[in-house]
Amino acid sequence: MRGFGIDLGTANTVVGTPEDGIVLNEPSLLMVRTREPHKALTIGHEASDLVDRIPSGITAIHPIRDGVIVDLGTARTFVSAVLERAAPRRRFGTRPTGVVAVPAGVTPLERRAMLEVAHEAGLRKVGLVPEPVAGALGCGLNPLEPSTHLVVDIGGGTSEVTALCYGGVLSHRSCRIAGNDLNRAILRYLRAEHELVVGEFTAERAKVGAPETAEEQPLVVEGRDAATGRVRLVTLETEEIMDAVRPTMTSIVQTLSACLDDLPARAIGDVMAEGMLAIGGGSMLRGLPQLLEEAFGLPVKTAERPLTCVAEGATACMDHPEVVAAYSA
Ligand SMILES: Nc1ncnc2c1ncn2[C@@H]1O[C@H](COP(=O)(O)OP(=O)(O)OP(=O)(O)O)[C@@H](O)[C@H]1O
Repeated sequence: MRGFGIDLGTANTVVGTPEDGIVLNEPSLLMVRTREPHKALTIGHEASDLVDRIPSGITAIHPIRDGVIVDLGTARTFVSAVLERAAPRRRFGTRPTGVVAVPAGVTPLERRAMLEVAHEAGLRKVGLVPEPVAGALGCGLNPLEPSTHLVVDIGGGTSEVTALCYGGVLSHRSCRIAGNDLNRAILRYLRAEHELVVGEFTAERAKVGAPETAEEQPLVVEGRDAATGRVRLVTLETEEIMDAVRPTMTSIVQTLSACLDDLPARAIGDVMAEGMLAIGGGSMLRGLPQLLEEAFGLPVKTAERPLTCVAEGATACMDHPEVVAAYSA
């Protein structure tokens, strides 16, 4: 095995290898014993299954916040456990290489933290590539050609839009409002309109599970009555969920659309012809492509695999080191 392409996200971590494609796609969550914070008990789906029923003495940690590392120790523990799970029978003595995707707006300090963690977790020769570049590559676009690609990425903790051309960034905007904030908006809505108290996990299930058509079963959410504390069920219409998240979605899209102000006219011509590419789990939210089209005045194409295209692109970078070199300058 040569190495890994890694997308360490606020909500999900996705890992690929050139030989096997995507080998891990799990929530970015780490469970540790409170007394031994740097020893992983479990990660990913198994850790998220424990949420809302975590026994005392065990702590849940989100090792990535808003797309970047906040604590070196826990991030190292998490990445080591991720690599172990991604390739459990790795031969010792052959340290794999890695290409890690990072937000386009990452600071030099955040880049150094990511490199340090990746090296300490057992990778040698680590390259960093901006997420929109990896996402574009993962969707079959060429980020080195002399034509502009506009990529919008709505993740769990960050939303970004980046215009790429010929190995460089023409324009970029980001905000730290994304999928997690949409969950919180649903949570507040349920409390205000239905007097129902739910956790973020339930709010996320309502967001992701909103029926697409009137023929589908309506969505039923379970929570506690705000007054009595008793368990209660509420049937939610899709329109209600859309109403709950619309103000947050609108504010994300408006912040990002300012990216067009910095684009030269010819670059706008390119993106008018090609359309903008929407990636990240948030791009699957109903109504988002229409909102983006209205705010940017451009056609929008949602990636075929919005949740994994960044890791696919980071993996592809192992065969295209010229992409990493161009965009790390
Ligand atoms: N079908 C769906 N509809 C709406 N939102 C969705 C859907 N599926 C996943 N999401 C949301 O996508 C977000 C996760 O997306 P993604 O995995 O791209 O983010 P991330 O890379 O972990 O985060 P970041 O890029 O901010 O670090 C979560 O907020 C999740 O609720």
